[in-house]
Amino acid sequence: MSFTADRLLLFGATGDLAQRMLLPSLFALDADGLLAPDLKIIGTARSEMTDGEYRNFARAALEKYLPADRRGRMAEFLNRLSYQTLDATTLEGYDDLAKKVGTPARGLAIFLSTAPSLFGPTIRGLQSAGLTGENVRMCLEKPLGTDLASSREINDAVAGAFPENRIFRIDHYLGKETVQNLLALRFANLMFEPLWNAAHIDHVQITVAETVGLEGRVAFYDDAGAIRDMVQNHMLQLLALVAMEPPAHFDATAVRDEKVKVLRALRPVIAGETVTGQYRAGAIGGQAVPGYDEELGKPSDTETFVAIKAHVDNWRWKGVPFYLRTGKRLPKRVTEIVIQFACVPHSIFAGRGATMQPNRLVIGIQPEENITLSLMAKVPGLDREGIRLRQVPLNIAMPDAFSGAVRRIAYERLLLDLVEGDQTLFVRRDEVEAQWEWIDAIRSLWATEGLTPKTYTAGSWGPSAAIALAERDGVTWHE
Ligand SMILES: NC(=O)C1=CN([C@@H]2O[C@H](COP(=O)(O)OP(=O)(O)OC[C@H]3O[C@@H](n4cnc5c(N)ncnc54)[C@H](OP(=O)(O)O)[C@@H]3O)[C@@H](O)[C@H]2O)C=CC1
Ligand SMILES: O=C1O[C@H](COP(=O)(O)O)[C@@H](O)[C@H](O)[C@H]1O
Repeated sequence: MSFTADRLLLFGATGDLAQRMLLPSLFALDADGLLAPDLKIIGTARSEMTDGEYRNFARAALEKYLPADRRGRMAEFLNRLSYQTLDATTLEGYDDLAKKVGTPARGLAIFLSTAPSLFGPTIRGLQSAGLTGENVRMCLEKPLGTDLASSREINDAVAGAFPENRIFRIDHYLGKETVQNLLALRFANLMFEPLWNAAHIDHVQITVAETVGLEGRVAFYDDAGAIRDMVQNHMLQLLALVAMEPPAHFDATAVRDEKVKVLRALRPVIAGETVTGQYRAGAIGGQAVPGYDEELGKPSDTETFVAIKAHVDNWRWKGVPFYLRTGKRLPKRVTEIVIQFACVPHSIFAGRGATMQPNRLVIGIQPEENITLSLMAKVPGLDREGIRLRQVPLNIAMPDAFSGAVRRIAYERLLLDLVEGDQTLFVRRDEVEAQWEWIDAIRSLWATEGLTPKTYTAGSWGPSAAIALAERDGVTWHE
């Protein structure tokens, strides 16, 4: 299992994800000297292309999607690339693909950046060509199913050819620097862990807000909706990282064992604990944007926004709500986790006219990577009547704290770990299935209740019911 692959086989090599994320990430790793010198990358898809044409295709993608300051010399990287035309649905052609891959000196990593409906046929094709041996790893892009049953089908199909310790399921949020930093914050510092529980935390908020709309992924998104596109995977992974017990080690088994316990402890959501929405025409940053129906070209009742009040039923989190919200066409792009601490048990300043606010830790994941702890401090001055207190931020801006550090694409971390065989930041089967189980229950609740999305204006923070979901508990969403 512990080998650094010297072959990377990329299915869906001509697709949007390959162009925008995978090729730029591989190039960036190469430019930083992080890829083994003998690593060869073989792209495959149905489009007819020679090796040379694929290199030109890749060069165009790099020029389009990599920031100019990260481009550097491309020739060496492009020389690593070759291409094989293949229709993944027919067995014909896999032998030629195997010839193109050749015999790896150490091992092969395969990345399926294709629709999940192709996973089954692809795996059968790989098996027929002898490309599933012990020195082969399999990496799967999301979506891993549309519900628990379809996810199990995919997982079974993959498990028929690869053991779990050779399956790498991507959740690109786990490749984000500040998401990993959450683990460092919690487990490399003494000060937070003793307070990280129901005795000291009032509630947690997780927001993943996007300004974009459909972005061309029309059919996929309209089938999925916000809950399956964002909550089932990214948001539940963030929740699991916030809520998990300290793992004994930073390794794939220990970290994922702790995450799955949290996912299994999620209480089924009840009526009134979710709000869904769909954007209508509005404006974001002064720019008019069309409504979802207009972007889609037909009426739809797919939710583009969801807010959920979640509960983790275990000792640590008893009575602590986790408010989750995500949506498209919101006023700004922001992903953040807010830990709202409880009030101090007794204010010694109450008799002196001072008002207190509880501490709040805000972990900014994107676009700004920063960690802010709000503390109460005395306002300077010689006030005779009492003491004035005010909330002040203790702010760590990651780019300042680590100046000179390159801001990386999340896939850089994940592709490197795939090639090197580290599963810590990949999602295990039991996690994905626990995630689906919880999501399926919410979706069947919606179906039973006949819940349809409320409208919200593009550029607002979602339907007013989402504000009310928190406010009726005395909670204000952080903005
Ligand atoms: N784009 C994104 O930002 C994200 C995408 N994803 C997921 O990643 C996967 C890929 O997405 P994306 O790149 O956007 O999709 P695209 O539709 O842009 O690309 C699909 C790729 O699959 C290839 N393909 C399609 N049919 C076949 C076939 N029968 N045999 C072999 N290759 C085939 C296509 O090439 P050709 O037509 O030449 O065969 C193309 O390279 C999807 O499941 C998507 O949901 C996940 C997260 C984000
Ligand atoms: O997986 C997905 O994520 C993106 C958001 O990713 P981010 O890294 O830009 O936060 C989302 O736009 C897309 O709909 C979804 O499929």
